[in-house]
Amino acid sequence: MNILDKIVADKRQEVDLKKSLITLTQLEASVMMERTSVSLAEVLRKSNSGIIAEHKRRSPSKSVINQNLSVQDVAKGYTDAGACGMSVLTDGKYFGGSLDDLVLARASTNIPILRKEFIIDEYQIVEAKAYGADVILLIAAILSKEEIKTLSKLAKDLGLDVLLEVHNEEELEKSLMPSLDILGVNNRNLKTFEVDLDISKSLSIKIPDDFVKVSESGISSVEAIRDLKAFGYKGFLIGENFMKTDNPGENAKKFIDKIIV
Ligand SMILES: O=C(O)c1ccccc1NCC(=O)[C@H](O)[C@H](O)COP(=O)(O)O
Repeated sequence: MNILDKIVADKRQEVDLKKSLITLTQLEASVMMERTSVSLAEVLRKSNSGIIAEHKRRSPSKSVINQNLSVQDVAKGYTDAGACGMSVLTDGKYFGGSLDDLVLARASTNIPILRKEFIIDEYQIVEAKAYGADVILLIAAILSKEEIKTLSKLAKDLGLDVLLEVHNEEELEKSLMPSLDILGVNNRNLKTFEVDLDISKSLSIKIPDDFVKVSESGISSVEAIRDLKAFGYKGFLIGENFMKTDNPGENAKKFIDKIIV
C-alpha cells in the first residue's frame, strides 16, 4: 500500500466516525452555511502574484515543518502579504491539521480559504462549507470520474469553488468537466513524493483555457513562478517554503513583492 492509499483508507474510517458523531443536519445548521463564499478563481484571474499560501505543520514527505505557530497569526500574515488565498490542511494524522484550524483561519482573514483535505465523501464538502471554506480540493488520483462529477456538483450547489488536482495526463483526461473552476497540477507525485516542476509545464497545454491553472508543490523561487506563468499558470500553491520559516507571512510578503515588481 502506498501512502496515498493509506491516507484514503484512514480517511474512510474517519468520515464514518464523524458521521456517527455529527449529523449532516447538524452541519447544515452552521451559520457559515449562510456566508457568501469568495471565489478563488476570480481572485486569481485578476491577480499578478497568484500566490495561494498554505498552512502546513507537517507532511508525510517532510515530517515536521513547523509546529510552533498559531494559525491565526499565519492567516493574518498571509493576508497582509497580499496572498490571493490561503490553503488550510485539515487532516490530523498525516499533516497535523484540523477543522479548528479552518475555523480559526476563517476568523482571521477574508481572503478565500481552500480546505486542503482528502475528500472522498459528500459529507466532507458540507463540512468544508460549515467550517468556513470557500474552495474545496478534489484529487483525481483518489476519485472516479463519477465521484468527481457528484462531489463537484454538490460543491457548486453550496457556492464553493472546486480545485481539481491532477498529476498526469490520464487523470486530467478523466476529470475535465464544467463543474470545476480551477485545474491544479501537483508537481509532487503523492505516491512517491518525487517533485518535478516540469509536470506543470508538460500538462499546461492540455488544460483548456476555461479553467484557471494552478501549479502546486515544490515551488520555492520567484524564477520558478515566472517560468510557470509563461505556461499559462495564474496560481501557485506554496506551503513548505513559507511554513519552514519563523514568520511565514513576512516571507510570503517578500516573495510576493518580488513577483509584482
Ligand atoms: O506534502 C506532502 O508530503 C504530501 C504527501 C501526500 C499527499 C499530499 C501531500 N501534500 C499536499 C500538497 O499538495 C502540498 O501541501 C501543497 O501543494 C504545497 O506543497 P509544498 O509547497 O511543496 O509544501
